[in-house]
Amino acid sequence: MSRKFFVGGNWKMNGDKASLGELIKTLNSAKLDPNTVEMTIAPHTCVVKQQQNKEGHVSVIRARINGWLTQLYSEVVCGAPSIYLEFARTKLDPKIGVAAQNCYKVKGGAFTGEISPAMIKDVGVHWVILGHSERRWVFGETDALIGQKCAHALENGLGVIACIGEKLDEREAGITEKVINAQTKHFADNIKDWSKVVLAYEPVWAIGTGKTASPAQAQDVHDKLRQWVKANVSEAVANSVRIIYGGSVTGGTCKELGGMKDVDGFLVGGAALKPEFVDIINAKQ
Ligand SMILES: O=C(CO)COP(=O)(O)O
Repeated sequence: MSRKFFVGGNWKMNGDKASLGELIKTLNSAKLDPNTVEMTIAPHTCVVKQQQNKEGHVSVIRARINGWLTQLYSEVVCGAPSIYLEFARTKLDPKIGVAAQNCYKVKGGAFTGEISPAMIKDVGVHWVILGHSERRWVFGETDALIGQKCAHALENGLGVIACIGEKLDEREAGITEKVINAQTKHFADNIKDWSKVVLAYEPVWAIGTGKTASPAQAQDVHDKLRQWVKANVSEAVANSVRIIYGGSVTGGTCKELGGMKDVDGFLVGGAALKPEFVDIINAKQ
């Protein structure tokens, strides 16, 4: 089954209107393979590579139904600090999505400092990142709380980028799979509709350290995750859910990682603030 490549940029607590505005200009003007169009000729999705001659006539140079070319377009979503969500949504080209980096588990009330999915949607934003390791390990969010947030976000129509990942001592102790499965179960128990969920495997030891997981390490965990989803959710969900990798992804490492069978995209931190993010978006072309 073909899964649309998904590239998330997590800006974390970085930038200001000036620098994010510059980044947004770069993203809006980036060449995201404009010659490729996707059209639906029921019941198939057909991807067509076209070329235009000097007279403006368009001809099809390559086309394929449900095959390799369907990967040419990536879904791109930028995770902005909450104070800049509306700024990002207003300035970014509509073909690029925006995500909040967190949200709370209820619609509203006396929860100083929090934002709700209803507020996120109110400013035109449709995604939220939940369970990021910085929320878990800097701010002490538990699996249970993250699960409740996930259920509430989905019920309120947001897409969820659900983050999981082991710490270095857990990898060294050989319990990566156990840790990842337990974190995924807390999400899964709170997900009714998987079509709006992207699973992000982000090994904590690879985040912001410059130590990317090797393509083989990433593939190994992604494969095991897909098997877990198959056994505990369904085969259909296992085949369709995007499992993306995060942790020191750069323009230099993205192609090899993105070539792995079960790596369906990335969640990018540092490099998402630089023009090389465009190379990462296009890693699959
Ligand atoms: O945490 C990350 C994305 O959510 C990854 O961050 P880096 O790409 O900076 O390692």
